[in-house]
Amino acid sequence: MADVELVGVGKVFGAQAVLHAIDLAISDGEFIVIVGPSGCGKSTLLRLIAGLDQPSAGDIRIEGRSALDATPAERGVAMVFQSYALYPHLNVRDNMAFGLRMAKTPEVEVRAAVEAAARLLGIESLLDHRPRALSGGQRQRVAIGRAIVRKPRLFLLDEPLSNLDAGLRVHMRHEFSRLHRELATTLIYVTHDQIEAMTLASRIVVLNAGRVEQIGTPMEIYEAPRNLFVASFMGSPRMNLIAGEIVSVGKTGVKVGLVSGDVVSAAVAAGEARAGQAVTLGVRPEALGTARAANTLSMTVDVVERLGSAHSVYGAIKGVDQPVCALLPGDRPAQHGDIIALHFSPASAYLFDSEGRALARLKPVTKAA
Ligand SMILES: Nc1ncnc2c1ncn2[C@@H]1O[C@H](COP(=O)(O)OP(=O)(O)OP(=O)(O)O)[C@@H](O)[C@H]1O
Repeated sequence: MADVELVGVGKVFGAQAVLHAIDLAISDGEFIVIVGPSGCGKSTLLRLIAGLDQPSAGDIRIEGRSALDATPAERGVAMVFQSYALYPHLNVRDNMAFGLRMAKTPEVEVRAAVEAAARLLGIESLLDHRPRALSGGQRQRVAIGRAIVRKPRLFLLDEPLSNLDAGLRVHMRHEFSRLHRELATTLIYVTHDQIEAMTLASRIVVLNAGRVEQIGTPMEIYEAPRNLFVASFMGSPRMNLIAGEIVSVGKTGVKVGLVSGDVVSAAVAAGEARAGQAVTLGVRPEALGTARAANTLSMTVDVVERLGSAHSVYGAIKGVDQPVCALLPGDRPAQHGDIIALHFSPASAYLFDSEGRALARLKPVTKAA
């Protein structure tokens, strides 16, 4: 177990600055998930923490001491890669034992550690198999087992589930939650899958173009995104965005005139907004419903996707370039060509200024209609 602190960490490859002054304090035992679009620097950040690469600026502290001069082994980190990187000619037992044997650990201890890890991961029956005889999920477990036996203080995982099919990903997500609970170790996990981030993290770090956009618990990131990037990156389907202008500012919120011609209310703090200000309204698909609420938008339905328990209904709203999405319950809530009224409460509306910064919302945020 370890706490980790990044102070002004930067990384430059040739002329390209990939990470810019990253500050991040991770407490002992946290499950940190780093999310962001492809190429934003997630893997680079993880490699710097692991000690596989050196930062161009700043410091990385593990348990209060700079780790810049320490090797990965001295840092007490174990890293699991997307590719698993198992030795094909060794069986599962020897793959898992490899690191300990390299460290000249007595063979009795190696056996005990491998067997305990195999039990924890439910792969005892596979110990004599070669990697090629295993499924993707089983290989992933072996790769994790190989890291666990070394009892790392810090566990680093780089997109560990991206090679697995959808069902196995869900199963392995649950396994990671359980492992984190049982190992009680600090875990830093990189993914571009925001469902993994929402379900696994104690805190999420949203990275964009080498900069931290926001750090917070999954619900903080979902309920109070700091800016348009975070708001539209986190949430599936994505938040709907509609341009508008503030018409009036009152004690209980503001009124916004939208490009569609509709006027809607948003529970945004009065001090934040002024009449005439250009804003972007954000409403999540799950906040749009057919039950009457204070705000209404009129949508011409284009595509309806069945999800089983609900439907994603995509359609056009006058003046809005992007299709708007509503998550609607029911057997068949609409079909192509229908014009439907979508309602949402002022409390579920977000507003962003022309720089993309979120305007503070009135507290408490009530549940969406
Ligand atoms: N060793 C390297 N030399 C030069 N450029 C590099 C090196 N490693 C990474 N980069 C560049 O740094 C940027 C960030 O890469 P990184 O792999 O950290 O992104 P990522 O967020 O993990 O992306 P993905 O989700 O696609 O894996 C990319 O533009 C990449 O081309």
